[in-house]
Amino acid sequence: MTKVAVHIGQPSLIGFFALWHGVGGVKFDADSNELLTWALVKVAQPGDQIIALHILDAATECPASILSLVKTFDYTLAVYEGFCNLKQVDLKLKVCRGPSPKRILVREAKSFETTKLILGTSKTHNPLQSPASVAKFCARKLSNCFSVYAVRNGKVVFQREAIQTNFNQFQDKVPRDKSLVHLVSLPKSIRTDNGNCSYKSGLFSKHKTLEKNYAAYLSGNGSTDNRLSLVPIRTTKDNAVLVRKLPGWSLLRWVFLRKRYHLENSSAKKSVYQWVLKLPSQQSSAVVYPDLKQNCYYRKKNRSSDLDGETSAIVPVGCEAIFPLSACDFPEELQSLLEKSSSSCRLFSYQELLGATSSFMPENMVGRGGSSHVYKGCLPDGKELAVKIVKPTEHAIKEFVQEIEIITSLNHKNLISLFGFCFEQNKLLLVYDFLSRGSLEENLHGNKKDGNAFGWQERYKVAVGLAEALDYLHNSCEQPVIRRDVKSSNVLLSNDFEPQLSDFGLASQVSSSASHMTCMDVAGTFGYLAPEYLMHGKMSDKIDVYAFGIVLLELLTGRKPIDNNCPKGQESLAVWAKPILKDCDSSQLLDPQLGSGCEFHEIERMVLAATLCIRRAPLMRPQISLILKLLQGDQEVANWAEQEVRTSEEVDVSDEELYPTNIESHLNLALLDLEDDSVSASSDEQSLEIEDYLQKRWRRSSSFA
Ligand SMILES: Nc1ncnc2c1ncn2[C@@H]1O[C@H](COP(=O)(O)OP(=O)(O)OP(=O)(O)O)[C@@H](O)[C@H]1O
Repeated sequence: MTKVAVHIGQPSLIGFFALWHGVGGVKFDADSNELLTWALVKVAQPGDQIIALHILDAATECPASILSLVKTFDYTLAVYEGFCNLKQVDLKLKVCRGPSPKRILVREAKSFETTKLILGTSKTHNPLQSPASVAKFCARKLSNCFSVYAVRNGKVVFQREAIQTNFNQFQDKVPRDKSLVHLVSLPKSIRTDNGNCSYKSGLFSKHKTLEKNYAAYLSGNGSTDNRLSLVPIRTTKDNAVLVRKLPGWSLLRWVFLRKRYHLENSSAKKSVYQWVLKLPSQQSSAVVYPDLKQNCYYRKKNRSSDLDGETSAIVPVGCEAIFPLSACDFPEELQSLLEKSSSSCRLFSYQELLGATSSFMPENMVGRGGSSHVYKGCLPDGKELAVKIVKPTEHAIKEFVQEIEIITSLNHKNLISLFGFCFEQNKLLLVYDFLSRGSLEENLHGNKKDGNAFGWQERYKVAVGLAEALDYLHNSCEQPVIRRDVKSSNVLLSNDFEPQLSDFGLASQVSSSASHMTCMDVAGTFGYLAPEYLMHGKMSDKIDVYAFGIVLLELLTGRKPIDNNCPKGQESLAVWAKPILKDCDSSQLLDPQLGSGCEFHEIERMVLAATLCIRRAPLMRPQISLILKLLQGDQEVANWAEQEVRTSEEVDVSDEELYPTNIESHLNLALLDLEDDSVSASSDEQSLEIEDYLQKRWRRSSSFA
């Protein structure tokens, strides 16, 4: 399988080069996200390969930055993965270091035989270098086969179009598996002059086990320059690190396992290309689970089991080999949390959870998320549990503590409650009540799909319950919480379809005075991400409202937020549904699985709610409290909502005329938002007035008390 695109007349490779001098780590700030989104939406064509290059500042680089890089890339790739699949572009992120970013750009462009270069500069990291001046330099140094653009704030500020194409030349030279040219060469600090690797003490000093593994790796096989190549098709003289669109975990895993691969599979002579194709998918990359203790023990005796000789698939290797959590004392925060909530939340020992889950027997696994595996368990008294094993990552402990902190401070019937947790070295586990019907996603789109059991009444109950949970989080709990990752897989269903919002790993507690903030790490799930959050990292409670709107659409239509099996142009649920919502034609919208028993007024209200929630401009989206009232059948709010949808119709129509939607992606909504501040602003004001008016009415009217 090769991903090299052959599109006559179209670019096969696009180099997207943002100059970010990473200071104290690699960060994809709002500028970088904006530039990458711009390149993907405006320039990339199906089949293109995009290489996003980050230039690291060697002076400020530290081991932590290399490690945080993997995580940052994971986040970024996860956010863009859906869009890239949809648009059939292959996105790769690459990091280089060196004294002259301009020269690196030229060299990289030549080495990848890029046809288009898009340059931008992160204002945060590199305020001095203007993208236009760098682009001019590159244009001078590169032949006229290359198009060069400089982009600032979503606008092209320099443009040099290619005069002749290097397509043929490209086609001749590029190996068939060109798209898998991924280089992970060693950083300068660990190379000797002859290009071989040398271990420089202290490089990984904060990560002792990592250090040990690394040293072990170096001491073994490896006189080649590309020892750390993820796919060593090409050897470079540079000091580049490229992280491919693979599960981020695989990178570290690969880095540390490759030696063994060579030693133990050298006779197999499998190409690494083949090997990579056999890597487990992100979903199946069980890397670091403490539940595989027995396997670890077995592997100590027989190391070759780290890589399955037959399939070349990587089998789990035990947590310490991948990302060790440093041995640390029981965090004070957890201790005080336990004391505060001892009646509802208890500390489990790992042994106890091993017993409850039959040693995390594979048959007991009920689901997996991006950073966890979940097992069903049962205590001796018969209580059923869901035990979530959290992957140990660099920030795992912090996030683990934060999740416990947030979840134990909340109390609502539609929020999952934490039954307990386990914190032992390298083992982070969360213990919840077991919800027998699994997630809403499974009930709508997965193996628990059953049109008869999960009918209209049940779906409406889920919508109202979820709105109640969000209303509580935004407006009623002591410190407001932005949930950030509202999606159907995070909604669990009890036996009688009472929804419970789960997984507070990304939740953020916000001060009630801060109406919105900007965050650097855009995290969440593609298909549910509000445009302003995806594009600018603008975070407010309205991003939850947007995601809730997508869940409402899922409930109404039975469709997934992004479905690559849908006809072209209809893959994005939001983009597909918008014109139908505008026509108020619910018959086109409704899930065919929904038989009779649909209550017309409820459908109408849910359609209105979804229409308002997925509005592009955040301030045009009502507060969740208003949506809740609408779903609960408040006639006054329903009248307002109808009027609101009708009156804003024209704004939407003119927007679509201005910006054609043929890209048919969620991301183009983001761009509309970016380019259309004037429309948004005036609409925002209008919406504020209405909300203000209604708030006042509620205060006046006893029926709203
Ligand atoms: N308390 C529970 N009871 C029953 N099943 C559960 C429970 N918690 C989680 N699950 C199952 O495990 C799956 C994974 O849950 P988890 O919260 O870890 O991940 P996610 O939300 O799907 O993904 P991510 O963490 O990437 O957002 C859920 O979709 C659900 O099927």
